[in-house]
Amino acid sequence: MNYRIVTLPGDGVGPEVSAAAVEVLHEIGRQFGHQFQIDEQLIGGAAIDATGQALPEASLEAARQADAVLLGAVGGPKWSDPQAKVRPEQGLLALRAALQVYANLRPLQVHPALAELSPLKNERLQGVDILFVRELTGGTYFGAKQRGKDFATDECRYTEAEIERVVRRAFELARGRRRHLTSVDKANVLETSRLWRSTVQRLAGEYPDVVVEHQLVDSMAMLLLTQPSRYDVVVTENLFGDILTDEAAALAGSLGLLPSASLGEGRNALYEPIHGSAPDIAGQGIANPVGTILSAALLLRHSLQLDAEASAVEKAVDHVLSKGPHSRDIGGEAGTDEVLTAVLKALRNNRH
Ligand SMILES: NC(=O)C1=CN([C@@H]2O[C@H](COP(=O)(O)OP(=O)(O)OC[C@H]3O[C@@H](n4cnc5c(N)ncnc54)[C@H](O)[C@@H]3O)[C@@H](O)[C@H]2O)C=CC1
Ligand SMILES: CC(C)CC(=O)C(=O)O
Ligand SMILES: [Mg+2]
Repeated sequence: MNYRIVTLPGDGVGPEVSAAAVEVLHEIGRQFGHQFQIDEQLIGGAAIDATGQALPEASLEAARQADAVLLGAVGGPKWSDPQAKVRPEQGLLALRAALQVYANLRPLQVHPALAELSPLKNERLQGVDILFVRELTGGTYFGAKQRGKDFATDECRYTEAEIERVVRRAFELARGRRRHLTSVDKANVLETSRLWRSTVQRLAGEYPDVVVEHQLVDSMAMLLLTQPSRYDVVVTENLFGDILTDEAAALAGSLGLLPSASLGEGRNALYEPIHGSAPDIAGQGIANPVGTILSAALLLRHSLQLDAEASAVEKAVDHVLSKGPHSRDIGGEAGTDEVLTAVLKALRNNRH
């Protein structure tokens, strides 16, 4: 089959890790007889420099037409002036909103070979297997913003329909897993969280086979570190999900390991690692490409329905995490290219 993939490399390490993921897609194409036609488009700071806009119309149009979209990361000090009129992150938010990819799936497992990298004791990491479902197109990131002379506001707004669609996804996903759903909110303080909680409670009646638990976000931040293996599917709003998943990445050993799939209705989807543009290591060829390569695996599975191909990528990554080489963020010395080469080799050795 022929597939058209739009890549949005973006800024910092974004181009480095997305180039690695594209190589993996081409290797999968060779092995399984597919053609992946790559259409690289601008987003973020790179797009601002070239066009003045963080998400040029051409990039959005290409993303809409593509079979799937793979993004690197956006942002960096060059575009971070608080007075800046246009910011790279606006491009990513605009893309998520335009595609209405409201359910951001962030799976987290702890690879046994990396357990010692975690700040937690090894025994606490046994059996950790969490699927975060982060609401991605509502809440504080998209609310009205106001800046006065000596004040600023960011509105947090959710409609019941916005909550319902993402919570339903989370219930459905829990049904395919261990049938346990933790909903995270701040219902003791926030009105949006009270609407969130009552919506979850109403929907729970339709999913009697799923055990539902509610946690306040502050205690959830603690519980993720003290009892991480207790959680199966965790659903939460945009801002809480952003913060909790970076925290949870520490359990796995590095932010550079975690992939994500952002899903909307129908074909609308976007795949990206959960990390940012990592300006502190950009341009050095040392970024960990695993989070982006695993995002490409999610792309194969969710957008192209290529399950065997996705599993082949995951198996190859698993092999490299077991045997090395490891990039620096996970205690090794390998550069991005060495990790990529090892993943490609593992793919070839596991031919289907
Ligand atoms: N989806 C996106 O495009 C995101 C963009 N950002 C943007 O990225 C820029 C930098 O933000 P930070 O707070 O520094 O977060 P970050 O996620 O870029 O980096 C945090 C830490 O993790 C490390 N790290 C991240 N990815 C890595 C990888 N693949 N391999 C090895 N180490 C890795 C970095 O070196 C850094 O020490 C900001 O402009 C921010 O707005 C932040 C998060 C998400
Ligand atoms: C808009 C992004 C920079 C937010 C973020 O950190 C993320 O999506 O993980
Ligand atoms: Mg984040």
